[in-house]
Amino acid sequence: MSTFDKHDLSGFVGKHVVYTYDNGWNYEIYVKNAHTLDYRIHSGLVGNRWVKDQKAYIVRVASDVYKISWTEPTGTDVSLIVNLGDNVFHGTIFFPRWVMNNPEKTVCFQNDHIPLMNSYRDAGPAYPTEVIDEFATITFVRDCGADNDTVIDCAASELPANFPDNLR
Ligand SMILES: C=Cc1ccc(O)cc1
Repeated sequence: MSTFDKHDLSGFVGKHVVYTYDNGWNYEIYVKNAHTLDYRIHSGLVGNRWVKDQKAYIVRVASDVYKISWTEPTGTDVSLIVNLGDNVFHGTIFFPRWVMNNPEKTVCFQNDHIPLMNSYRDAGPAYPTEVIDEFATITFVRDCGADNDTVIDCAASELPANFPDNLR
């Protein structure tokens, strides 16, 4: 019998989290609702890519710890652990080989290019998968409420230079 309600995502839905992986990659997610996230990539292999309304499995695994998992139109698979109690984040990204070979093909507002991403996925090559397994440090968290389309609504390159300080 658990000491927390694993079906209660109210402490997570609406959270806007900015974090930097130990490899230097800077990312941002917005937990839009119990089964959807938006995200924006600031830097790294696919810096400047951004995505809205990605369907995901979102679960609570401890009082302040959540896990988000999904598979993308590109064939990239992702699983994230967000520990809000300790400001610890861990991400595992499973990149198909074609993304490693040509990351620039995925750098876009993906929602405008879903059939193209699916065609890249289907053309491959998928293998060997590149697994990126990294801790990250959470640098910014705020609550934006559910289903807020203003949280992530442009590419990272279009943000003010002082982001996310402009939100504090
Ligand atoms: C490939 C997408 C992706 C989104 C967020 C994150 O932390 C890692 C990967």
